[in-house]
Amino acid sequence: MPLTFSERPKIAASSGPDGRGELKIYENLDDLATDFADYVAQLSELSVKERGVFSVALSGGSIISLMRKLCEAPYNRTVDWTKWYVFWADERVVAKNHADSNYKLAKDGILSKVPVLSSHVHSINDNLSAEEAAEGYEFILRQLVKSRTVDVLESRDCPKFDLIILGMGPDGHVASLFPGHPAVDQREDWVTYITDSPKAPPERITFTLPVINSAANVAIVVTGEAKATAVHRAIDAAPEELEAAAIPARMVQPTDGKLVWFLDRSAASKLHCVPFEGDFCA
Ligand SMILES: O=C1O[C@H](COP(=O)(O)O)[C@@H](O)[C@H](O)[C@H]1O
Repeated sequence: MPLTFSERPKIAASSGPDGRGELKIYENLDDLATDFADYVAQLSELSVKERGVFSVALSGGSIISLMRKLCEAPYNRTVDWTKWYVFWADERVVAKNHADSNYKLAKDGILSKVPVLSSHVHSINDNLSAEEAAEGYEFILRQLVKSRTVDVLESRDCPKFDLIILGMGPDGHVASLFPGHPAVDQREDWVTYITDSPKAPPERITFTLPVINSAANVAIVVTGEAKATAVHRAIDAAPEELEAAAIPARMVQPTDGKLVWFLDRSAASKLHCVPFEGDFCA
């Protein structure tokens, strides 16, 4: 009998400090990837049951290889891929076949291996400037919110994705919201652009924090020791002087949705709020 999501061994599973979401910490990348595939598959099933579709926004970087188990049995057969509508929480403004393209990364790593419909995959127009690409992407999103393919918040006009999957850089950036960049403070637009990303390539589009924080579910998936300090600064009780904008991941706090952090032992190694000594807790 395969273990279910909640039964699989973790080093620790707990809720973080107030507003910091749920923490799931794994001994190794394989356990993390297996549980993460379960988590995504379960949310997909729930959304398809409730709404008939599953709207999911991906990021680039390491999360794509950590989603690899979704392309394997049983998920390649059990997930209702034809109901998936795929977006990107951020994208680099490069050609779709460029090595830096988040679309290409997801296509090569996942989308070409499962039967997602190409008409349900919404990537940016790569023939436009960053500003035009952001406007065009927001326009597409507005159409899909109008048709309720992407749900909408009851309280205000803002998309409510079934799931947004974020990675985090060692500087604490999520999507393409970098520490201290004015894009972090953007509250009007759903999608904004930057032309001076501190991490190459410089031109990017990104969901804004209001969109990220309106999702029904947000997963932040982080691995490796190089990100341990950023994980600590994003999750642990903050010293008064720590400005939230200094660590954008700390500003991911879904209003009504659920935030889950998926961490490996190294990424979690500087957390103060999880007292684990290496014993498996479940
Ligand atoms: O540039 C980006 O970086 C972040 C983090 O990437 P990772 O490889 O360190 O996980 C990623 O989440 C974002 O989508 C991407 O554009």
